Amino acid sequence: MIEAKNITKKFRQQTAVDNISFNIEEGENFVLLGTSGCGKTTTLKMLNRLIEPTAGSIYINQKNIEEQNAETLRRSIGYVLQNTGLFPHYTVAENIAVVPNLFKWNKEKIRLRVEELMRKLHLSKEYYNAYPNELSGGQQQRVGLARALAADAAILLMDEPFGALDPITRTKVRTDFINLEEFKKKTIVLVTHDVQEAFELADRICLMDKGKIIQTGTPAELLFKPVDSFVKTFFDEQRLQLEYKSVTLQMLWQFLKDDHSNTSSLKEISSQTNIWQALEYLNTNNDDSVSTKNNNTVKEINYASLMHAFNQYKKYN
Ligand SMILES: Nc1ncnc2c1ncn2[C@@H]1O[C@H](COP(=O)(O)OP(=O)(O)OP(=O)(O)O)[C@@H](O)[C@H]1O
Repeated sequence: MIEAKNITKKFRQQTAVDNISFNIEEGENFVLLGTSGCGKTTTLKMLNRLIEPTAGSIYINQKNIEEQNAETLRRSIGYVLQNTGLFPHYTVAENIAVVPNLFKWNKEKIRLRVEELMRKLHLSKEYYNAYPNELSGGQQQRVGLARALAADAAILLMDEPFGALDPITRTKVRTDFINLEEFKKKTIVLVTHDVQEAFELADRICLMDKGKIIQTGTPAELLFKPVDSFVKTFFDEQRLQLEYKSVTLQMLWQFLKDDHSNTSSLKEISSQTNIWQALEYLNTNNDDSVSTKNNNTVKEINYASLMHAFNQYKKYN
């Protein structure tokens, strides 16, 4: 759906993005990760022509974006800015309605869409006519997300969308966002320097350093098959937690013991659950065991079987 071919961006003598290429599939969550200044935002902004590449081409649905009108292109792609970028003199409803207004939707359709998104993003109706400075940082971020989703674009670009928030609010807004049906169906390119966030949101992570892509892959590939010591070291500090977040029960299947005891009385969790979530589930529900199903086979999961399977998985990856 999105293809970047050998794109480079130079600002005077400085090369911010250095001959990178990637492909993003429809419906994929693609996360640009890396330390400050490595070229993530510049890469993102080239996808909607807020920045023009010095060399290389970008194709969306096989069309070279250089040949499209930049305004039209931008309207067809949702964009969440760093620090929300809300218009201070527009109300919440007016901010959310910016793109539908440009598309000249009728007033009733816009009102219904704004109300729907405010409901989905847990923004109370009383803020409909409020101005951004009357809202908390978390609420402003929610308005920024609603604005980017308003016209239901198939592609959403997100630049540190939860960046300016305290850790608790950040987790809350992010969790609400992940649970939206829109999150599941859109093609999303998201910039972050937060490793945990990348692992929660990404189907694939593109790890950058000094304008170059060092490795692109699933979270598990980056952790278990790093291409070099930079990738390995990048995740070392939080390695165990990240490993738990990147490995699902399904990935452990062959290492989970076959259990022929009666699993029918156990609560069932999805085989797409990752180890981190499964441990949290066992902890918070005070259950010793749960069951999980994959292709008509059922296995019992408890702390010991989970750890055993995880250690086996690591041995073979
Ligand atoms: N408009 C500009 N003019 C000159 N240099 C720029 C401009 N925009 C970005 N740069 C430089 O390009 C490099 C990459 O910047 P970019 O914002 O893409 O990095 P980033 O990885 O998104 O960093 P951060 O996480 O801090 O936003 C940096 O060295 C930055 O100073």
